[in-house]
Amino acid sequence: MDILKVLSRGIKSNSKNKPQAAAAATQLPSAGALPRPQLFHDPVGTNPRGKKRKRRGHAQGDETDEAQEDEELSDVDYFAPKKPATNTAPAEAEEDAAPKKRKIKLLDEDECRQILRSHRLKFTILSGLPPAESGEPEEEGPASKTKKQKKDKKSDGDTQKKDEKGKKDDHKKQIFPQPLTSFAELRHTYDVSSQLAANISAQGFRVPTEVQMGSLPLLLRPSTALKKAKSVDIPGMDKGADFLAVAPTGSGKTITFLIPAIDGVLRRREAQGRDREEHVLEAVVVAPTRELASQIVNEGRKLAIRTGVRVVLMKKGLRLAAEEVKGGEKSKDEGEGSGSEASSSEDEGGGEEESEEEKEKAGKGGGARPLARVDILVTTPKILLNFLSGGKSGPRRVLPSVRSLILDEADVLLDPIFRKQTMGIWRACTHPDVGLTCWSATMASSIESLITKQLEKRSKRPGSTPRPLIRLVVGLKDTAVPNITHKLIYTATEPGKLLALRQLLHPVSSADSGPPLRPPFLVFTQTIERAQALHDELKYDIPLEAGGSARVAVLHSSLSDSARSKIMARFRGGEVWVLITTDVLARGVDFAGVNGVVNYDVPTSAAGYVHRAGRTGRAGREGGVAVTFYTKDDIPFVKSVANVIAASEKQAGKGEGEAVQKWLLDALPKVAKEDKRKLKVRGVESRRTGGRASITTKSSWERRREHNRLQAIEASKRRKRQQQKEEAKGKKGEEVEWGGLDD
Ligand SMILES: Nc1ncnc2c1ncn2[C@@H]1O[C@H](COP(=O)(O)OP(=O)(O)OP(=O)(O)O)[C@@H](O)[C@H]1O
Repeated sequence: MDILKVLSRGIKSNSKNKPQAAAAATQLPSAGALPRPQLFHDPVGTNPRGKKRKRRGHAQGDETDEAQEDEELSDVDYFAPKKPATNTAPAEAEEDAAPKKRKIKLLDEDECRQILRSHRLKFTILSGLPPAESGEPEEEGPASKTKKQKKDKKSDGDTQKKDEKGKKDDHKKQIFPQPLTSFAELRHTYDVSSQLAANISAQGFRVPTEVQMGSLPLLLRPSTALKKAKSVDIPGMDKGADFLAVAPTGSGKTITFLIPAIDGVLRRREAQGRDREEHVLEAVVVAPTRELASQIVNEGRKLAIRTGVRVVLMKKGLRLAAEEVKGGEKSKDEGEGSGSEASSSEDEGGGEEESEEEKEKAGKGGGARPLARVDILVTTPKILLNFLSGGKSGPRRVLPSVRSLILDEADVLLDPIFRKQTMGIWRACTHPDVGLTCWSATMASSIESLITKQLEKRSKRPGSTPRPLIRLVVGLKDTAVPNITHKLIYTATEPGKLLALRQLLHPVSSADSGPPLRPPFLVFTQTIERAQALHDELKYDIPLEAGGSARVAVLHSSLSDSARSKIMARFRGGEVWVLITTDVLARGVDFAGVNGVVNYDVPTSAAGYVHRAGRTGRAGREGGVAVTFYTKDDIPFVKSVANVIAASEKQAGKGEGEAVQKWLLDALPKVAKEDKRKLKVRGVESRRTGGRASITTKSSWERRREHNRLQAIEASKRRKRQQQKEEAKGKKGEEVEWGGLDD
């Protein structure tokens, strides 16, 4: 069934448009074609491996190659999980991978530099360089400059000299490690286990994305990755580095942190001569929402097939092999969290409900339960911190066996909403060599400074080995997906927004060159109340023949765990076409076939926009659309969103002002820092207070009239009731009197 046909009420079929529409449909994310996942490939110099390449999306020249490549790309089902590249079972694939083990010649530093630049990968050492190399004052790291130092720097007259020096220092702090140019190198050059290599290959990934290209060599074998890097000598690098990656949404960061985590477990198991059945908790992955945590577990399990590595989701009542801290003080952080709907933390910032099943299990002698067999634990912050703090009466615990702490969506995990919980977990990872890796599509410099300072503090602890902190930025920092179309739509009033959304669903005018939105898509609102109200409004918009109200669903943090999982499964399965939600689904969640994102309510920060918009156009898929509505209430805040859109378009090489006209960008007011902060925490105030009432197609005049009508009906009913009462009383009185007569 053609979803579009069913949804496009009132449009006469136009045979002329058919081929065009069909062609457009095949380019949509939901068409399921395996994408070419690299976003950037600039023609910088010559390719050292001697192959001619072209920049994706701006290809010039060899069309036939591309056509051939297109043909090779097999179709995948709508929303279906990725098929293996071949039909080889993992075991067979292992055989394939094993005999190919051969060493590849490493690239020299210049060659690395060219490839990295062409893919817009920039590595910077944020801390850990000897003072002379880092260009920083000896006693302070880059993030810990005092206010006075900053002031002194500003007031220095010779700014040009300073700039030149700055550039030189910046250059010094850059590194050019080996890029991963194909997944086969993981086995050949970086020596990952044959089974892990086979599992990666079985996922059907053909080319590494930029973030994989840059991060995997450095995280897997830092000494190999930097063998040819002559320009910087980084002390402690042989122990590995702490790592911070800022890469576009949907660029495959999940497997980028999971592969080194699984590889680390396998290596240590081999080095320590441990049995496959012996599990030691070595890595903890923290993610802000349970949807994202479960997704990471699924990805991890696919990569860990037949390796014996157990990837487990943290649940209440799970007993981890932790060490009890005698006389340890309870952390003040326990149970803190805001639960603001305006941030993606709305989910886990508050408490977690214990399911009946879990309560029952816990009741049956929780203490006697065997230790969970876990190598890699995936968790939301609060649930793990609750375990570590020992609940109300238990002892405080630490996790000394953990060697790797991974913060997915690190900027939100270290934002004040989650900060204390995340820091509590970090403190509990007491191994002196514990490594930290942080991942997100957005990273405020305040968060970077926080990470740098914390790492500096930790490196001063007795027994700990100093490690450098390396940052990788892919493309421009903090910009939205460059491979999708952004639309900013103004409607004067709130009811106008609903009409505009309906028009996107059912374009009625022939002037529409086709609907910009094809299901499936996500609709984001600011609050749970508004998500529910919008759901009530839209649920009958899909004709019965097309599935009716079952096609529209709502998901937010007030729903039970099982209800949330069911809705996720129905959306992934293609049963739900329009999923209305809050920021709970804004980060990390991967629906490969989502064609569009509607910001029914403007996101409350630029980062919020990046993450929401990034739910479409995953893994480089083209054809996704992000539509953002704004009303006059949003005008003070829409500038940051407009700026992100403009930067994304620039990054994508599109003409100026395709989604946001220059005059609009100039005219939109700048927002004071304090207002930005407030907006991030609370959202647009009128939507908190107006909430549900403002989601309706009726104008305020109509609403007032309707209100008056209802009031009049209510008053008339009241009067009638009153009259009936009085009549009844009267009757009673009469009856009494009559009773008297009866006597
Ligand atoms: N090399 C690759 N080739 C093709 N697809 C890939 C590749 N690597 C990852 N993917 C797929 O890309 C999609 C997005 O990956 P992932 O969810 O890890 O993105 P992300 O960078 O974490 O995004 P976000 O910032 O939104 O959390 C997933 O479906 C994943 O399976």
